[in-house]
Amino acid sequence: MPANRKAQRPPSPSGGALASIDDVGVSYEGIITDVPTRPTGLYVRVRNMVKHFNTAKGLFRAVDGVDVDIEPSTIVALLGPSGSGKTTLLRLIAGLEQPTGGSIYFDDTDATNLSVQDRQIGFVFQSYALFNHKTVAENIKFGLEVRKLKGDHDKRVQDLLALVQLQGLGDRYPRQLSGGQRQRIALARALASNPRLLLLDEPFGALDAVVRKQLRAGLKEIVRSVGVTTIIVTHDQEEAFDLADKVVVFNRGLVEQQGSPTEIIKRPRTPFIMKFVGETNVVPATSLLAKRMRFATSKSNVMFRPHDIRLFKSPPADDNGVLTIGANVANKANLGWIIKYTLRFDDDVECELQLTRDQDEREYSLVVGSRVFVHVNPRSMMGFNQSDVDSTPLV
Ligand SMILES: Nc1ncnc2c1ncn2[C@@H]1O[C@H](COP(=O)(O)OP(=O)(O)OP(=O)(O)O)[C@@H](O)[C@H]1O
Repeated sequence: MPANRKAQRPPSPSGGALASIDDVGVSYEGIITDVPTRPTGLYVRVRNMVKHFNTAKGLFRAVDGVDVDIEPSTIVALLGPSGSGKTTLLRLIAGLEQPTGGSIYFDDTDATNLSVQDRQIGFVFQSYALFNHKTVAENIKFGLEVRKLKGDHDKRVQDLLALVQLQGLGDRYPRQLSGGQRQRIALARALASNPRLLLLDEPFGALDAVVRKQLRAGLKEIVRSVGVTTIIVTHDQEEAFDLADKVVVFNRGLVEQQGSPTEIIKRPRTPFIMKFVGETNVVPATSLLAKRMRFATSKSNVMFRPHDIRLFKSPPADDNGVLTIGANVANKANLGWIIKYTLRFDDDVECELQLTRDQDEREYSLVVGSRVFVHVNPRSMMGFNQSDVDSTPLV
């Protein structure tokens, strides 16, 4: 099918055409309050998506067979190491790349070959991409004009400025705004045409930590009130887990795991996820600790979360399933609210334990050189080989 051919909409179960933004009309009454005509977000389904690039070194498998479901009006974060394929998938969904194979559905429409314009998507990228010679109001209006939308554009601009809490700044030029304000204007422009899908590629990447946090809270509120389905690419785990209803973790062009933030954090399915998300201790499978905890694995290494360590000042009298092994406190690092201990076992293998300062003062207050006893539930341990956690892009 040619790239710019409009996909045919299948009939709805009732026989009529499926409703879209065109059918319900664009609201000029303010996108928060105008509930009856507010379109719900798109349902995006990605099936067996493949994107290979020809490079001097050979075929580069940037996306290598990916299935993702993005429920209407939810926020989905694409997370993963550099080069894992996040941005390529976002660009495929946007129509900025042609897939090597696979399909993308927007609701019940096969959108794989729709042109960028026909996808009716709002974009925000890391580089602000505002027009420096246009005022803030003119920048936002551009989002309306490019879609040739009719109606009271001035009122719409005021509504959008209110939405991103930058009322009164319509006459300024981008150079007269802070980085965070510019990103909010970029968001207002992306939302100007009432898109049903919003794509954000590292939108806060260039901003400092405090501004990022503020913008995150604002973004969450805005996309919830507008109801737009939102996909955000980020390197930042905190950002992904804080913002998203669903986190999709990429590695080497594949999805390692997708699920709610809680699922990903509490039930990591693969060694890669265990290592990539959150803190881990790594010890050899032949170490005294792994053997004493009776953790059996054919893999060469074992990992577990620092907070899965149970610490005793003396061995429990009745060890009734709570097997312990002795270790010396090798180091104590004071990190403000957190105390980080390094524990060294008798085979010189080390692991780290983090406690809150309160917890440490209440229960432990260990001194360097003292002897402690450690238990780690083998069910919270995971065996792995180095290749299982490799994130080098595949060529
Ligand atoms: N046009 C292209 N030609 C060749 N290789 C490409 C092209 N676009 C992307 N790639 C390669 O595909 C891989 C995946 O890139 P992508 O930008 O999707 O990764 P990413 O996960 O978003 O990484 P980052 O977080 O660093 O942006 C990278 O190794 C990149 O070099």
